[in-house]
Amino acid sequence: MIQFDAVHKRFANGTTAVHDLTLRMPEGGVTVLVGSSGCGKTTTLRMINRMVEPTSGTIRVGGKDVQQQDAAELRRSIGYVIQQSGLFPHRTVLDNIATVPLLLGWGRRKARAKAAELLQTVGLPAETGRRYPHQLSGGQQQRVGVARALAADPPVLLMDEPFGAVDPVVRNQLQQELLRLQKELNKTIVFVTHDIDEAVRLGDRIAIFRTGGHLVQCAPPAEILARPADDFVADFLGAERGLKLLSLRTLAAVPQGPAPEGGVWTLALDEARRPLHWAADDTTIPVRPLKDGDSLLSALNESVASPTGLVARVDADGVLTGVTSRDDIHEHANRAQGEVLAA
Ligand SMILES: Nc1ncnc2c1ncn2[C@@H]1O[C@H](COP(=O)(O)OP(=O)(O)OP(=O)(O)O)[C@@H](O)[C@H]1O
Repeated sequence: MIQFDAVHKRFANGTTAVHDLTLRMPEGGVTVLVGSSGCGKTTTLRMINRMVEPTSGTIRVGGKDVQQQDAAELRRSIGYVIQQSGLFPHRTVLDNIATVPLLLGWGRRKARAKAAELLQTVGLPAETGRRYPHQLSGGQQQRVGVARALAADPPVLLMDEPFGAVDPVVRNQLQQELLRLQKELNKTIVFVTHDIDEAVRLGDRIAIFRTGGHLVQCAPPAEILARPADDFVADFLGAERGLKLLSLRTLAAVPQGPAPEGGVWTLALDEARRPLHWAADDTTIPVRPLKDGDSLLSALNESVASPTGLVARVDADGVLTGVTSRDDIHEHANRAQGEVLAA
């Protein structure tokens, strides 16, 4: 657990970056800090590893006051990933990843072996270890940044807009990878972003800040989306707040029935009963079959795109299990909304 108690940060030029912040960041969870530019997210993050010192208040990591610890030692025990990866340009990828283990006195062989293992963990081929950072794409560099932060197996990971500089497709992949890694590693992660969709996707809790370093609301994504604390939060979440809430719910509990037969549109299947397309006379329309783990938002989208309003459902092998109607999806979406509001 990371615990902020009445933390205040005023820089020498008089700017108050963080104002009376009291916040708990649960162990093994991802806490995302969001808010408009200059609202104090990075300052908050950097006070955890003492790259910035608070003016007053206390910050504890795992129950220990960070002010009472040696700053260099503290930093080596906390992983840190930034937007431009921050890799050393004249060191190979493997040596970049091995930086902290070497500082901790692991010895070159052990540090490199760990680095090679981490390359695989973050989804990079072994040969990239011999390259230099400029010989990698932006997305690959960010993966190396994550591997480097994980090298000494720190319980806490600070991530400051780590995926801010890559294109949306790569960003999406990196987010999925982080979620996969987090399931295995269970780190306490503090993640800064401008992007509310990224926050909703990655966060167990989202902390929303307003200019002047004021924390406005901190809660799980579903609660923030269903019950924004005030107009500022509602505006920040944007006009698609309701749809974002649907992105957090899966299709699993929505009923399905048999595919229609004999109507204008039929669902064409291959010999293994995998959906091919919707077909009517000489017209076909693409179908995007969904699995139980897909979101209600994807289901709603697919039902609108489908000529029948029906969503084709498949199992893990892509074989048809049934279809779900737009009405059933709507009803389930309303129920989900009601549950969050009643909680
Ligand atoms: N070293 C510094 N000296 C003086 N003012 C600073 C310093 N670092 C940050 N600030 C100011 O403190 C406020 C908060 O900055 P911070 O970088 O924490 O915000 P942020 O929410 O992370 O912004 P962004 O999203 O743009 O990165 C801003 O007004 C910024 O200009």
